[in-house]
Amino acid sequence: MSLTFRARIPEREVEAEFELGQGRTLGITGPNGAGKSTILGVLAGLLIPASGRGTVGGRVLFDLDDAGRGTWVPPHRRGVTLMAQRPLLFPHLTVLENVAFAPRSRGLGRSAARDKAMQWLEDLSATRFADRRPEALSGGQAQRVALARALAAEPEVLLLDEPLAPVDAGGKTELRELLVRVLAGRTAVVVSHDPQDVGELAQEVLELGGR
Ligand SMILES: Nc1ncnc2c1ncn2[C@@H]1O[C@H](COP(=O)(O)OP(=O)(O)OP(=O)(O)O)[C@@H](O)[C@H]1O
Repeated sequence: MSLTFRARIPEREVEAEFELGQGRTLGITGPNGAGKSTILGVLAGLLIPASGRGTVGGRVLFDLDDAGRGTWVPPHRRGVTLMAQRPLLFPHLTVLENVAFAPRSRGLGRSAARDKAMQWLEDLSATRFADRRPEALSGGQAQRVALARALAAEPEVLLLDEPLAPVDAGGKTELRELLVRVLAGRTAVVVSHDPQDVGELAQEVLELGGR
């Protein structure tokens, strides 16, 4: 799905605009505090902008005039999934249950949701962690599981906030290759302060200035 975005968040001194074609990845880069995570928050519906408009495949996510009046669709009805900077896995659930959570909340039965979760874990070479709790995963392993969970939600747009940050140098190459494969043909926005990551993962770049 194609994506359009224009928003003003004055309390954070953030203002941005972009368009992204179907199946393409936008990389957002810029220094600390430039507003990268804020833009993802607005797209995911975690943050209400003062004004602006966002659409996915022509469907409105938010459309707010200068007085802040208009349409604002809540996060769970956007078809947009955010993989946050920290994996934020549910600590009391196993890896498999974490990944099965999204299909379950979309109404799939317990065993169908587990099958779907297992398929995503397989796709990301993470089946061996299925029965573990998140606390028993390394940073890179947790990131892989968080990615499986985001994909299991079958989003129309995938948002990734610094996906390579919690991984050490050795794991970075592997996770980067995995991300390149996952992002191929998918409409996605990836935030990173690392130009190399943006260059390898994204076809389009939005560079935010610092203040
Ligand atoms: N929860 C919050 N409440 C209020 N202001 C915030 C909050 N989070 C961020 N900000 C402010 O909003 C502005 C944009 O921050 P944001 O986190 O979007 O930047 P970023 O480019 O993602 O930075 P980083 O690379 O450090 O993650 C900054 O001035 C920041 O101080």
